[in-house]
Amino acid sequence: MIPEGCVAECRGCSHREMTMSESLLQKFEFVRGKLSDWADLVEPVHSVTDKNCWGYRDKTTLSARFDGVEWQLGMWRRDEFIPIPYCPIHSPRLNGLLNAIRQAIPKSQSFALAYIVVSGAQVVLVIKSKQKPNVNWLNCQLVKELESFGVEGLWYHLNPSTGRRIFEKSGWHLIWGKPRSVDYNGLIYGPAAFQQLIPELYNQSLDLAEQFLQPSNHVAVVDLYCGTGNSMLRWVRQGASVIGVELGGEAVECARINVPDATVLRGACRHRVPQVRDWVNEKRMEGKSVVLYVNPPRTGLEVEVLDWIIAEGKPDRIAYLSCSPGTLSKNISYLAQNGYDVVRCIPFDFFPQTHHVETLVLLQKC
Ligand SMILES: C[S@@+](CC[C@H](N)C(=O)[O-])C[C@H]1O[C@@H](n2cnc3c(N)ncnc32)[C@H](O)[C@@H]1O
Repeated sequence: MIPEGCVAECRGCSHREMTMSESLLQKFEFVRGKLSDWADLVEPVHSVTDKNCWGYRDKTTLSARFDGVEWQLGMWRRDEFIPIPYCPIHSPRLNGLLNAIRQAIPKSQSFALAYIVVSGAQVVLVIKSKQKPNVNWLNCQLVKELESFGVEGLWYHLNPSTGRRIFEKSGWHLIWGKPRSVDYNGLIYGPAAFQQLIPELYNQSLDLAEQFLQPSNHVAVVDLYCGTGNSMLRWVRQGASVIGVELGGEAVECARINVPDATVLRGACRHRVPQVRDWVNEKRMEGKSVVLYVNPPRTGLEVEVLDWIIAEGKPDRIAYLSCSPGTLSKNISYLAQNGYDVVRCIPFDFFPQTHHVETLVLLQKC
């Protein structure tokens, strides 16, 4: 039995017909299988209570399609569009907000809506056109409704070639409200920045990383793939010297405001290895020990980063938060063959009902 309201054809939540215990057991076994060399170190999955395992998503990206009468939001599966008028893992706010926007936008194919992206209080209408649509549809009543759903910024993002890549660097137009909002940890974010979904679990993972890395004024922390700075803020608060690297321009801009005491470099980590190397050498000269926190996308650590870690960086401790047990396994095997011991493997259920599982691995220099 699929949950009430759930669209049968949607494949987003492959665990939706399992109990929470079944789902967590499957995730645990999956991580143990991928990290088979350290299977005995894999701890039970940290999760939320049964009550909080639905309605937890406050951000989403849905495709849009005009069916000749109205706009539908949902997902494409090959050439078939699957409308998702309501999703039980979305928060009630998110479901209500999506429906309000869907009904308010012009009922015409020429509006060219390709996606709606909701990131907390920021909402983006991705328009597959070079032409900015007018905003006549955005009346006072709708603005009041958006405010009641906690929306603080509404954007057009013009992306004529949008496909798999939803956002381009240019084409951003704020059509109502303010461009930045503040997240659950008090950090500024924008419409494109990455954010974890379940604050209590994410903060638990950061607590464990912090306990292990022991940031202090004797320590220098390298924080790679640092996003808007949630982790860096912790290290700085403990007195550590911090350098972060992040690819997303908007996230870098926010991180620099959120953690003014950290050095934040913009670019791909593999391209910033030389600057990170110089910074680390300088901190070592000041007598600080070096530790590393990494939270890469599912592609894992870039080879240049791995090579820097083992050849020169040589951090005393590494906390690696990963959303892909497959790339995590490859990366930690390489580190284990080159001077690191895996100390703990802690899976987190950041995405209940789905097959996704996040894992924090703690490594110590042998
Ligand atoms: C899983 S998110 C983690 C963000 C942050 N640590 C947090 O918890 O909010 C991965 C981040 O890496 C960034 N990113 C992706 N590829 C990158 C690369 N090659 N170099 C640096 N950052 C990258 C993304 O923009 C994203 O912010």
